[in-house]
Amino acid sequence: MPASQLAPDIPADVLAAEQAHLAASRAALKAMREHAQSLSADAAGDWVSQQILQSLLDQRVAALADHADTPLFFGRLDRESPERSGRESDEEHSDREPVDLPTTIYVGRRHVHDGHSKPLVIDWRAPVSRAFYQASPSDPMGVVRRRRFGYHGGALTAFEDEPLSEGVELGPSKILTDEIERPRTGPMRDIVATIQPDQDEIVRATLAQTVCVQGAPGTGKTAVGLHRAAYLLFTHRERLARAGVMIVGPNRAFLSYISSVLPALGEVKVDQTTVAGLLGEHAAPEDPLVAAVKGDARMAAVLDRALWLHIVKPEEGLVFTKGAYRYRVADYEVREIVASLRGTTRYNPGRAALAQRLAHMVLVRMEQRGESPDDRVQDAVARSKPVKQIVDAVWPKLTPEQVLYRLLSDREFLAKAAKSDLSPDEQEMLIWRKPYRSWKSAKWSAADAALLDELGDLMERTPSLGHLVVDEAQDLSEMQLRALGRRCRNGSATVLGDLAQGTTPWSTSSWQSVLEHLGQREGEVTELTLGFRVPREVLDYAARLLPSIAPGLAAPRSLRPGAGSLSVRAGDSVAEAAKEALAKEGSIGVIVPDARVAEVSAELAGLPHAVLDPDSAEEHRLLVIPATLAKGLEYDHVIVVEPADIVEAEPRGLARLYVVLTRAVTSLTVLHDRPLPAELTA
Ligand SMILES: Nc1ncnc2c1ncn2[C@@H]1O[C@H](COP(=O)(O)OP(=O)(O)OP(=O)(O)O)[C@@H](O)[C@H]1O
Repeated sequence: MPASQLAPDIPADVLAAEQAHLAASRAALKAMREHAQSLSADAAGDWVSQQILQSLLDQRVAALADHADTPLFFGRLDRESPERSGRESDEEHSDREPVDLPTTIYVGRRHVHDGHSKPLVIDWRAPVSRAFYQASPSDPMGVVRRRRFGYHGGALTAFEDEPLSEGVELGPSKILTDEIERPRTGPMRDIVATIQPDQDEIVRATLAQTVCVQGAPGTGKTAVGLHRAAYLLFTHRERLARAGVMIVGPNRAFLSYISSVLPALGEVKVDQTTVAGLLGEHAAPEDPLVAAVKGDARMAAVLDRALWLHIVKPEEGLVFTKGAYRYRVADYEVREIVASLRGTTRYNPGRAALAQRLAHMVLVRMEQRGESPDDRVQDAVARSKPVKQIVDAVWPKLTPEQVLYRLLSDREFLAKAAKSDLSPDEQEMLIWRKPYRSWKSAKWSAADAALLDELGDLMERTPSLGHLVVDEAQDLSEMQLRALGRRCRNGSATVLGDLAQGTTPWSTSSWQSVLEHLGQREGEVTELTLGFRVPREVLDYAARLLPSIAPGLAAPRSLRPGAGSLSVRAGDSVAEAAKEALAKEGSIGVIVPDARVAEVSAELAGLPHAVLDPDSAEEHRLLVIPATLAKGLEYDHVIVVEPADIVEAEPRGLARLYVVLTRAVTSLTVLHDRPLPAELTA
């Protein structure tokens, strides 16, 4: 039997049987949905419980929707013997009880069963589905035959068989290749039918395991991160529904591009945000060198000292008057309390504890005088004016902004806080050239946002999520990584990135260091090496930049040769190149130096197009994209305008050029009037 079998050789009866299984599965899903719709929230006792239950039922009904154009299942496994879809020993499996599984199972986007609880489709994330992605002739994992299905629209039109128990090498899968080659339109789609074995390893890593993935452009890092989130939510539904999962991406354009992947996988309760969205949308312009100092992890110790320097040595005791009596706490006693609290709590709880401890001392004095005050009296004393006055004087109420304002505007204070952690030159760099009138009118930069967040955490503990997926992590400063690390302090992370695509002043050159600042030292660094997006010819061209931007990295590999995909032209017009691309199938991205967006858009005036706008859901086949927004995105046809300008626009301009040259799925056209950067012609 041939390793693969495709139309027109497909036996009609086999295809008809598979189509019948699809029809039966669809009907069963419809019945499941109708059943969910028939459930009533009235059984819940009170109004609030009813609302909660109704919202859960609504979610369940929505999750059971059948999308006619999305394949309900995409694979089938014929196995040696039935087994139970039991819980994996170390995994808190989803909400279903183990069931007996038939020898033949269908793998799809979600679980579907008939009226007798017989599974018709098994969720791709279930343990038993793993073999669909991992089984091979050398390790069949109990699978005799793997069948992949091909769809046209929503109709099942083809299949392809891979015999796994005969020890025969498998040929290339046409269904898989077709899926990877499919032209891109609109937002990113899921890859659930074609996850590769090395990607699957990452997707299914256990919840406790932090994974860090280095991968060249288009190796599927983002796709893997999103599927891992979906896998973890399925496998640890209850725990993660409580603790939360969050995806952090580089910018809003990227978030909008990836926004439909998780909902398509049935996961709607995942926050997707940017670092700015998480830490505050501060964007005051800043010299990259200053930003680099602010992004350095040494700032953590400086901020810690800056905050605690606000504690003033108590010089006076407390006098609390009640009726005819005065109760005193001596100055040395106040000093002792402050000293015992300092360093043992966060700043704000410390303030509250100081008030309570002072009140407690007053209560002790009252008892010594024969009174018997209760806890309410202690609270009242803690809130009383004399206690508040002492607390405010000794342990003042502060906001992160007040502390940072003082640090960046007061040389002497900065020197005290910095000690030897920052050199005098670095301290001088940090001081604002033009100070603001007050902390309230200060304009903060993106780097300041991470400092404010650090101060916020020194004052009050930041709650931790269950799992964090951090994309384009090479671009984050050490202080930003610390901020993200706080948010997975009691959980784990999936860290994704490419050292060659670092474009910020603080881009990292080591994943070990990223993990360290994230507080996930035990995280495992792994690599994805095969590119699914960029044709080989284009990737080889872009890789000429690698010796200059990331000398340690090996040249990336591509799955697709893409002969004729690259065209480099001097003096050609962007409108002509765009017209050529419009005559072909698929999306078109014209990536230009940020400063030339308006000019290029004017040149394209005769062609319907839009300028990429992260805040607008409007879709256009032809888009003009500022180079700094292109990260993480992809287009079938990419036209890059004036590489030399892109390189010169920023300190890590060569890395930016590498990013924009690697956005193409089918063709890359490079247009230049100026000479190309030397690194590209070498
Ligand atoms: N196993 C796969 N099957 C089909 N398509 C895949 C697979 N893996 C990745 N892709 C596709 O390859 C393209 C690139 O994937 P993705 O954007 O996740 O790569 P990346 O490594 O994050 O790239 P970059 O570093 O450039 O941001 C996407 O269109 C994705 O859907």
